[in-house]
Amino acid sequence: MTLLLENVTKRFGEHTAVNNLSLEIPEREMFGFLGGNGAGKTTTFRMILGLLDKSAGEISWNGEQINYEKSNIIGYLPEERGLYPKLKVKEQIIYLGRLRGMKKQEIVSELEKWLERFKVPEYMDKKVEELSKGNQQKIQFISAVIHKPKLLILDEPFSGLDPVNVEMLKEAVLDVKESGTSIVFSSHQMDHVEEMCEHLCILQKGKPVVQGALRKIKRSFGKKNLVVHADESLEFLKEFPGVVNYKKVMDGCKLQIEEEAVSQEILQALQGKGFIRKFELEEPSLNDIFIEKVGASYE
Ligand SMILES: Nc1ncnc2c1ncn2[C@@H]1O[C@H](COP(=O)(O)OP(=O)(O)OP(=O)(O)O)[C@@H](O)[C@H]1O
Repeated sequence: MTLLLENVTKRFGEHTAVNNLSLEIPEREMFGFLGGNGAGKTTTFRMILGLLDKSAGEISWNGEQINYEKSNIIGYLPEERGLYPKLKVKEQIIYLGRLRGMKKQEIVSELEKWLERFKVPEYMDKKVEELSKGNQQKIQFISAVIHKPKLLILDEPFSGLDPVNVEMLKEAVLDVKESGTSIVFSSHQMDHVEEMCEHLCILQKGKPVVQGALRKIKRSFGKKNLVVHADESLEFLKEFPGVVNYKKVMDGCKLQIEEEAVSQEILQALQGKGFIRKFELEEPSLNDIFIEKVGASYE
C-alpha cells in the first residue's frame, strides 16, 4: 500500500508551483512535508486528492491510479477548515460519512468514540459555530478519519491549537498510524515533525531540497550544535575556528560547529576559564537544517 508520486509537476500559467517531485510513502508511514510559505505543499496535496489536475507526472496508490469517483481511501484535513457553521456536529459528520459510503449507525458510533476521546462528548448536538476554533479543528479531524482512510493527509493539523490539544491530537494521529494508515502532514513547526516523522521532504519553490529518513538527514548534515554554559564570558567563541554560528542563550551560548572535532578544541580552549556548567554536543535540529537549506532564499 504505497503512495507514489513520480515526476509530478504543476504549472499555473508561467508559474511552476510543483517541479518534478517524486515521493514514495509506504504503509504505516508518517511522512513530514515541509517548506516555506508558497513552496507547493498544498498544491501537492490537492493533486494527490484529485482536486487539481497535474501538468505532468504520475500519482498512484498501490501501483494503480486512484479512482476519485469511487475511492474512499483518502482522508483530508484541509488548511482552510471547511465545516458548515450552522450545522450541528452530528449532522455534519453524518453528512460527510454518508458521502463516503458509511451507514448512519456506524458513523454515530464512531463519532461518539472520537468525541469521548477528545473529551467533548457534549458537542454531539452543538452547532459548529458555537465551538472555539481549536474545537472546530477536532471536529474537522474527526471528519477526515471517520471512514478509516488508508491514506490521511493533514495540512497544518496543529496550527491554532493550545499545547494540551496539540498533545491530544498528536496521540490521535499516532494511533491512526498504528492502525495501518499512511499519513502525510505538513507543518511549519519543526519540533512536531521532528517528534513524529520517520521520513520527510523539504520543498523549496516546488522542488525537493532535502528528502529521506530524518535520522540519515541529520547524520549527513555534518554540522553539530554545542551548548556551553559557563560563569565566564564565552564571547571569544564567536571568532573561534570551526564555529559557524554563535547564539547567546541564558547562561552561555549555543554554537553550530563544522564538525565534532571542533568541540575538542573548544574544550581545550575553555580550560582555566572558570567553571563550565554544561558542555553538550547535540545533533542538529530540523530547524537548523531547514534554515540552512531554505532560509537563504526564504520569502
Ligand atoms: N489556483 C492557483 N492559481 C495560481 N497560483 C496558485 C494557485 N494555487 C497555488 N498557487 C501558487 O502556487 C505556489 C504554491 O502554493 P501552495 O499553496 O501549494 O504553497 P504551500 O507550500 O502550501 O504554502 P503555505 O505554507 O503558505 O500554505 C504559490 O506561489 C501560490 O501562489
